[in-house]
Amino acid sequence: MGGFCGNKNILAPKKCSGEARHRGLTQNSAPGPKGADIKEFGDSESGPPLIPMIHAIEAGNKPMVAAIEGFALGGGLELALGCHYRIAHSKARLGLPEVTLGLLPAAGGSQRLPRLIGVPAALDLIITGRHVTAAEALQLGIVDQVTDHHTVDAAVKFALSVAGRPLDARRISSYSCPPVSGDLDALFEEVMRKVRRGARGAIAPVACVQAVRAAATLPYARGMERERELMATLFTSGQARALQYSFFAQRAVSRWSTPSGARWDASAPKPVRKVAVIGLGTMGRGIAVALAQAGFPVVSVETQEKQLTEAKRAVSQMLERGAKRRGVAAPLDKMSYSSNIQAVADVDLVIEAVFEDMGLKKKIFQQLSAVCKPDALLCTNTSSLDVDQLASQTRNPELVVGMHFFAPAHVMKLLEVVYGPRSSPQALATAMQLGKKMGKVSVAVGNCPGFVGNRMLKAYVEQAFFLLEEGATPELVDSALEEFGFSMGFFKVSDLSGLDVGWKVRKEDGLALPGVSTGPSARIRQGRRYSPLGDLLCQRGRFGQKTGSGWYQYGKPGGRVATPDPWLHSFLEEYRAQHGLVPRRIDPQEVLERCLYALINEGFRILEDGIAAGPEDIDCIYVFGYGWPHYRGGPMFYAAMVGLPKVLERLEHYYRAHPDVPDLQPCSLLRRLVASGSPPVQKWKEAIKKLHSQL
Ligand SMILES: CCCCCCCCCCCCC/C=C/C(=O)SCCNC(=O)CCNC(=O)[C@H](O)C(C)(C)COP(=O)(O)OP(=O)(O)OC[C@H]1O[C@@H](n2cnc3c(N)ncnc32)[C@H](O)[C@@H]1OP(=O)(O)O
Repeated sequence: MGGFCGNKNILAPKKCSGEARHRGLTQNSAPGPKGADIKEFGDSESGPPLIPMIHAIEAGNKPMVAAIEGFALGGGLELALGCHYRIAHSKARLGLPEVTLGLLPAAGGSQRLPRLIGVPAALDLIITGRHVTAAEALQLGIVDQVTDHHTVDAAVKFALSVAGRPLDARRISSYSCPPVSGDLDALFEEVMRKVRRGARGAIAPVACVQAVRAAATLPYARGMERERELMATLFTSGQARALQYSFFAQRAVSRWSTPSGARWDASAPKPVRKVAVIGLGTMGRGIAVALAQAGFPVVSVETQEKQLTEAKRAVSQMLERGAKRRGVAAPLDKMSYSSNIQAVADVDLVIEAVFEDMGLKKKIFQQLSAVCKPDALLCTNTSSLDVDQLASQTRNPELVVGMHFFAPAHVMKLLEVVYGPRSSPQALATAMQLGKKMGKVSVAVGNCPGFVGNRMLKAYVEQAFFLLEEGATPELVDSALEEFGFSMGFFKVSDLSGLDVGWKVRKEDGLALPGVSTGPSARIRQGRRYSPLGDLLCQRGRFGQKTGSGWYQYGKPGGRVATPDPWLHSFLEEYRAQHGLVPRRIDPQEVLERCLYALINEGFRILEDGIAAGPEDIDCIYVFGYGWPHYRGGPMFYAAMVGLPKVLERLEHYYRAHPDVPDLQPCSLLRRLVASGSPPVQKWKEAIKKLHSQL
């Protein structure tokens, strides 16, 4: 939907038939961006003449019928709301997604939609930015008619049928909002409370509520002034820039490339018709559900009979719940189960999701290699183990890749697709395409311990521990991170997922050694500073929520509400005294800088090593897999916003203070980017290529 010219920020359709123009119809089935061109939002040119144009259309004396095909989003829908009638094709989608870009519908959308469909329904669409189908739009009263036929023909017919009728009652700006049941102020207060809680610092959803409130309480002209004021604040905010960057970053990561020169546009994926999942623990169940929901027949293999019986019930329930939420039939018929690995003989792709144990995984890859079709792709859901070692157990190592899902796998949007040195471009392309079909943001990453996400997280977690040693409390660290926009700080997340998870990894890495958590060498491992605090808690059986205590107290095993724990505070005091550590006052800014800049620094190392192709890849991983606030774009975008010279200066400062912490030593890529003038984040890929070629 569009069909108007002379507006810099809105993309007009390539063709608008003479007849349609003559009759005042608008049509858009042209390919390309829908609504405003997001790339142009950053331009500071004067506002587009969209608002006067919509007013002129609405004030006109000829009936204006919007013919909506494809997408009518943002400015496209606002234009349609200025028309006197709207006809949509049954396949059309409509919405005001501005909030997802850090904005609000500022061409009258926030003022007209509530007047047309009522405050509660308009709030829902504007705050969430969700798209609706033509059928829902009809039900809500956004469109007047839905057609399965040629939309313009239907609109012409419709226009002829209403010709001559008075138009006053069709000008939405002249309406009052339909009355709400109950008290309007109470409704807005309740909505605002919910929005503020959910927004975690995002400003656009709050501004959207304020704009709709203006529609409900002010005359149209004053409401438009308020809409403009609110938009002006959002338009220039860092949040809008971050969200718009993220829109393109999500699309950029699908155009993957590897240091060896493999590329998305030169590698055709193999067809995948049937998939197997090995291991039906928490991850395996989620992966099987996500595959079935994406329409793939799935054979799930679990050798332990008890686990298999439990998993069948759990998977069916997950599928039924998901189907209910989406108003579709549960794809139970897509699932089949077996306790015998021979059941995977006819699948095109296997995802192994057994316990994180290299010995066990190697055995499974040997079995898979013997049982599967020779051209079947063998994928592992490992979160940190060496994909190449697993590939070496198979006949065709080029067909092995990692597919690292995040828990719960049927909910979380992120998928790290890990290519080893021997993975073929076709195997990578196939896993990337499967991820896309499953609705995931799939990011191709190289093979190294922890891949991208967990490798960076290690540096962040280490700083959180060190801060406790130096005088902070879990509450102080968590509140600084939550204030930044994470839904939970590190210590609460750790209690939720279980302290034993990290303990097991540290033991495997040879860090958490029995008997060395006390004594003079307790705080040095493998030649660098180490904090055994997590190990000490685990040794006392404090695994977090499941045992009723961890970094916080939960009242009982399985408790969910974290309360500060006096025992933990005394334990920290004793620990510091025992190790001669003099506690100091730590402020939230130091918490943020130490945790986030250490993580960002590792991100630069990852870019330097070619493990991630660009900052967009890292940012998508953090936004979609690790709860990085979306409106902050991701860690690398955030670093660019803070300013690379400042990040460098602070890392240098902290490294001087903690020379035994190599993670704080600024990475050479960061130094070189600063020396080359700190290019904007969108130019880093190019700059890195250039810097590499100069080495
Ligand atoms: C200084 C103060 C001033 C105050 C001023 C106040 C007054 C202001 C006046 C009001 C101005 C109003 C401006 C209007 C605003 C809007 O319209 S906001 C809404 C913008 N549109 C969107 O948010 C839609 C975004 N697009 C999508 O969600 C999806 O693309 C889709 C439409 C659902 C289609 O999805 P799919 O089929 O999966 O295709 P994609 O891969 O996503 O996209 C294909 C390529 O097109 C590119 N693209 C899509 N939309 C846009 C866009 N709006 N702008 C730019 N580019 C877009 C996308 O990036 C893909 O390109 P490639 O990556 O190159 O393949």
